[in-house]
Amino acid sequence: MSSRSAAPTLEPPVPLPVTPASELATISRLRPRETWALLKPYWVSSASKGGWGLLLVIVALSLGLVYLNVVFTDWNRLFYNALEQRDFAEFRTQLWRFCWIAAAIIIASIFKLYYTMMLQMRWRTWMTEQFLDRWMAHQAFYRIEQTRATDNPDQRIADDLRVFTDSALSLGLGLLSSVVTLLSFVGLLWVVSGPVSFALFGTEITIPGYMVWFAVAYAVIGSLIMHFVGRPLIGLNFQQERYEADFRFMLVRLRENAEPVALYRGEPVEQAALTGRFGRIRANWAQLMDYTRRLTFVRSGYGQFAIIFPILVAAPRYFSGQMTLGGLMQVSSAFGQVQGALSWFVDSYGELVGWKAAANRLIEFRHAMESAERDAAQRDGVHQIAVRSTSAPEIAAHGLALNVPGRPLDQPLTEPFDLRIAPGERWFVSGPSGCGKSVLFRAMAGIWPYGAGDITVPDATRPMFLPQRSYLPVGTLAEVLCYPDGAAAHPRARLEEVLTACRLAHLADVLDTFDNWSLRLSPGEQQRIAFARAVLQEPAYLFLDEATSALDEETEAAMYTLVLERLPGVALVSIAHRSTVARFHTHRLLYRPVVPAGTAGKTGQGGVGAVSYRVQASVIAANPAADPGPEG
Ligand SMILES: Nc1ncnc2c1ncn2[C@@H]1O[C@H](COP(=O)(O)OP(=O)(O)OP(=O)(O)O)[C@@H](O)[C@H]1O
Repeated sequence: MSSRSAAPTLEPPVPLPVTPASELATISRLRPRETWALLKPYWVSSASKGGWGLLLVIVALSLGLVYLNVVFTDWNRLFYNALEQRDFAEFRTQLWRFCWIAAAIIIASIFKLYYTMMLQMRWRTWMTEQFLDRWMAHQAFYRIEQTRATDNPDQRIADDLRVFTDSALSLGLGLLSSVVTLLSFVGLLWVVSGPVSFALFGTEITIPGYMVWFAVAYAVIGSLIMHFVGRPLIGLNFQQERYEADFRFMLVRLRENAEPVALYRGEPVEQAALTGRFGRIRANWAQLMDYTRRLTFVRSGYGQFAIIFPILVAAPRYFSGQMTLGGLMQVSSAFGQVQGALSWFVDSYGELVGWKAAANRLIEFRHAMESAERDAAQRDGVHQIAVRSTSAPEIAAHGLALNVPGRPLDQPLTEPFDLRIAPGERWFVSGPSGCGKSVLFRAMAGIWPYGAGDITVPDATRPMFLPQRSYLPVGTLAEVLCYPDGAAAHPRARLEEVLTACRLAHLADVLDTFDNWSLRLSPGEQQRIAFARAVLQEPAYLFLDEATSALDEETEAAMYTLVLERLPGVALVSIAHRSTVARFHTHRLLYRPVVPAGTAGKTGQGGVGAVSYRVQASVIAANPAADPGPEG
């Protein structure tokens, strides 16, 4: 019998972290100007015409429902009077009246909900498109990941935008009904409460409609206390969203990497990490519970005291004989309506803080995207790599010093170097691991601003980059093959022919099969899919970053031969550790470490004595003697 340990529990191994008060205060800020800047754009955009139309219909339906409720209240009086007076004719009339009032309420409620949902989706669609545009433009999605400028952009686009638009509408419509109710009852309360007079420092003071002022004061004080007690909930909701998204992301990562984790027997580590992430959810939840308890205390106290408060306020007039019991009850009921309408803030506080948290997460996300846009716009070639397109046919780099985030500007990863890659040339890039070979490719692709110098690329050419693990979207194999173009970009016969040429003939029958191909295909097959893409797209410049690392030498040679046959004029730039690849190239780019004097051995990224690299270009075929070889 195996002696397996007891089933793992979700108890965290370390004390649960608690969000510090200072951080909570920062993320709970109200930011009214920026929130307005989030709310406004849709309603002033050209797309908002339909939205305004829907909003008007919804507002009309809401007002209609308030009116129907007033009619219904009146119906109650008439119907029960008819019953009391045993007036059958009136009873029948009121029954018919009930039918149409009820039908009108049902129809108005259904359409109000239906159109509200329609408007929510319109607004959300517009905002999602705006956010997606900005996230994709200037490759902000990539920069944000590189600099870790914000957490879980996916959650902000998928969830926060939904909460933001849905709650903005439901809160706005709730506010509107409260205002309408307030307007309907404030006049009545003013009249029935009458004036109150008292002497202050010998002066007789009279307050007309004094119950209205008491209702206002009661609601204002209640709202202020509510906000004072509940404000940290904005930050806690903010964090809760973040921790939930972190947890979900980790679960998805585990799913995506199920095989390597299973092979490593990494379950305990993964489970500990998941438990830790879940622990943060629990810790934050405990804080949320605490503040919600305080808030509920205030809200319940506020609601309960509101029952007795108008009677207490009106009692002096009642006991002095200025008011009848019926009058007292009427005042109390009108006060309840007015105070209820004024209590929109108190009643909606829970939804308001959730909405504000979503708004703050979106504001933060927008800042991150703006800073990515600024990064893209401000490439001055001094502290950032500037990439320009020119009419010259070659790719050229001038004074290019590659760097990485967090490393001092005056100690870049590579010393400045020049490079010129002409059409048809084939460059073999080699050097120690971590020297910045892939970083060079990223810089040439225009997605790596860290460093200095400038790069010019020929316009109207689309260089193609094949990394070690190419991106395979979830979809049909034809879509995977044609990515980033659509599946219809190439005729079916061509796809089959190219698959066969890339030694993937066995996949020709499943071109229409939908799957997560990155989990289904072997790494070697995935690399051949990448070669098939290159053959299909016929780029003028092809960059291969260890793109054959999963292939045997014979297949690797076959892939290079295929590319050179099918794309005879292509400029090829390959990063590879295997020297067998070198023979397909005409030039070499070699990285050599330059260790600062007196610091040999004390290497560390970005620290004192960090290794820099000197990048040297040489010709392989024309001058083999000058070729220093991979070991230098
Ligand atoms: N986003 C980043 N933030 C900080 N450092 C980074 C980042 N991306 C890369 N680096 C660092 O930059 C250095 C160069 O990375 P790069 O991927 O170019 O190495 P490489 O020469 O391609 O290595 P290998 O041969 O192992 O693939 C490495 O030390 C790496 O850790």
